[in-house]
Amino acid sequence: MIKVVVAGAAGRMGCRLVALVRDSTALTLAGALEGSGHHAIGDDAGEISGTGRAGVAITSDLAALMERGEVVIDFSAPDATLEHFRIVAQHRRAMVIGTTGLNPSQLEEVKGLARHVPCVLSPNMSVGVNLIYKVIGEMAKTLGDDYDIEVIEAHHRLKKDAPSGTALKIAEVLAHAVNRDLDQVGVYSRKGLIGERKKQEIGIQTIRAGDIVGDHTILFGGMGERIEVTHRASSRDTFARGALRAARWVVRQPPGLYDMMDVLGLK
Ligand SMILES: NC(=O)C1=CN([C@@H]2O[C@H](COP(=O)(O)OP(=O)(O)OC[C@H]3O[C@@H](n4cnc5c(N)ncnc54)[C@H](OP(=O)(O)O)[C@@H]3O)[C@@H](O)[C@H]2O)C=CC1
Ligand SMILES: O=C(O)C1=N[C@H](C(=O)O)C[C@H](O)C1
Repeated sequence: MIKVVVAGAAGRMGCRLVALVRDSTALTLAGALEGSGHHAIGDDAGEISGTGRAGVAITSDLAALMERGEVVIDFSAPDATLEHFRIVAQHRRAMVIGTTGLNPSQLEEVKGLARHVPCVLSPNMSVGVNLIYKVIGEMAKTLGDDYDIEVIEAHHRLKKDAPSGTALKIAEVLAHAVNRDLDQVGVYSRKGLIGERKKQEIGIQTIRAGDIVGDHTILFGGMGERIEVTHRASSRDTFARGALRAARWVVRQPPGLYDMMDVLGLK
């Protein structure tokens, strides 16, 4: 059994990760982490996840958990994730990062730490979204400059980062496919007398409402037709199952930075 530590264990994703690790025949829950001062510190991780007593108390001391954990699955917040990854790297364990909203210098640090230990970093661990990355590049290349590209994402009202990590990744895949620099052509929402749309623009639009788990649409708009590719997550378990799959995979890999397409064999 692979010994898993869940970081952000009392959060929306953390609770589902704890629940699914407990259901797994390949993984076992070795630890559960929250930030110091969190109201759930000392509580049982299973009770917090709604799945009954697990015998694993939520703690804020990751270094102590590293004695028994082989892989940390982290869906918390950018600063916390970096702090956790430094400890994981010191102890030569493996890491799965689902947290989004990391800034460029945090991403650089993740790359550096992954030179010492294996790490899967992915803004979306669902099979569906990773398959979409594969097909939209081809679509954009084939449709060419006559089709305007817009990415629309919708999430629940409690989400903190925008646009979603997935929308940014989708926009990067599209920009790469059509040889554009996203820093130059990305347009993040519109307002005012902005003039006609430029051909090269890649629009990235954000919606926040209610309890939407996570929707992403790629819209190719032409004259007389449009094509829309949409992924809708209806349960966080799709992300959690992907993260568990990544944990089983990453413990067998040499040091390096990987993503979900590596895990799923889609490259
Ligand atoms: N890659 C993917 O497939 C997916 C990625 N995500 C991403 O995962 C992240 C978490 O999402 P979600 O579960 O909805 O968010 P939540 O806010 O529900 O959960 C995050 C948890 O992490 C906790 N946390 C904050 N700081 C620390 C720390 N220092 N140590 C340990 N835990 C800490 C938070 O505590 P507190 O409440 O006190 O802040 C909270 O309990 C987001 O970045 C989100 O975008 C989400 C779904 C899928
Ligand atoms: O915060 C969320 O909930 C989600 N975040 C991820 C992102 O930012 O891309 C993925 C998913 O859609 C849910």
